[in-house]
Amino acid sequence: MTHTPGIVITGASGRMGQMLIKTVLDSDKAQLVGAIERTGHEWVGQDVGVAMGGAPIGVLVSDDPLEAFAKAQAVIDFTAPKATLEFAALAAQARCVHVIGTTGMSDDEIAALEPASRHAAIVRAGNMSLGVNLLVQLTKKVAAALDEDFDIEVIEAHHHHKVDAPSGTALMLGEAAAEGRGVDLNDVSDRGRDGITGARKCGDIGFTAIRGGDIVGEHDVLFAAAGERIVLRHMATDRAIFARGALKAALWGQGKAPGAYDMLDVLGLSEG
Ligand SMILES: NC(=O)C1=CN([C@@H]2O[C@H](COP(=O)(O)OP(=O)(O)OC[C@H]3O[C@@H](n4cnc5c(N)ncnc54)[C@H](OP(=O)(O)O)[C@@H]3O)[C@@H](O)[C@H]2O)C=CC1
Ligand SMILES: O=C(O)C1=N[C@H](C(=O)O)C[C@H](O)C1
Repeated sequence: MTHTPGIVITGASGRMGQMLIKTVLDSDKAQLVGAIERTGHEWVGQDVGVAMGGAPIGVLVSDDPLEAFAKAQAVIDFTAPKATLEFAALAAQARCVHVIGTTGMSDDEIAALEPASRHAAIVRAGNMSLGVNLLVQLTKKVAAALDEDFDIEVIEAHHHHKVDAPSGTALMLGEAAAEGRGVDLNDVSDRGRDGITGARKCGDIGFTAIRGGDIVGEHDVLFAAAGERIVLRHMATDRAIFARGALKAALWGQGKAPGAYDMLDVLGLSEG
């Protein structure tokens, strides 16, 4: 008999929350066993199918994450940094795989996930799509092949609701470029240019964030030298790519030892 993992979605009413719920409901490899919203949210107590404007599916939106996690094998969490830290402690307590798509986490917040990762598998990535994770590896290779005559710039564009910048994806790409070049991103990162900035410093990795309309997510890594430019580009046109990646991570994490993993592990793209 095969076991179908039970999945809880946090931030159920959010853009990604709703996409994740649809993705899990459409899958025959997993079942939706819980949907979480914060206390006081109008969805709490409603059938999640009805709250999303469709037919009832027999899962009520709850504001009690621990109770929901205790009945599940995985939690998929695309919310906000503070909420994600709270969910990590509860998912660890329930020994659930915790898939984290939340971006905008500070270094301290990421470090604070470590105790939870001693009790449960955590898969965290600023972008869960196959295309972006391939682009990460390509970026590392191109950066390793080029010298500092090529200025590296990461340009990202997102919808006007997005609250963090640079995007999690842009930071993944910047990290990959820095790793390819053999430098620490913290030493070369150039963010938020404004005013008399002075000339660009050779070796820096620059970041630019565009916000507007309903752009799902676009990322360019530009390598610009005298006389030529290389652009590596990913364009997301449908949030389903992130939800599919997150579900894949939740399934991949079943039976994995406690620890911190990323989408390169899930997709088999890690290089040793
Ligand atoms: N890794 C990836 O592949 C991707 C990552 N993302 C990231 O996912 C996150 C969510 O994005 P998106 O769905 O567009 O955002 P939304 O604002 O649409 O949804 C966020 C959800 O999280 C809930 N939430 C926020 N704070 C808390 C809290 N403290 N306690 C409980 N629930 C909370 C919100 O509830 P409420 O409305 O009540 O505040 C809302 O339901 C962002 O960080 C985004 O960057 C997005 C796409 C892909
Ligand atoms: O907030 C979003 O929408 C997205 N966030 C992620 C990020 O910060 O990179 C991934 C994707 O680009 C959409």
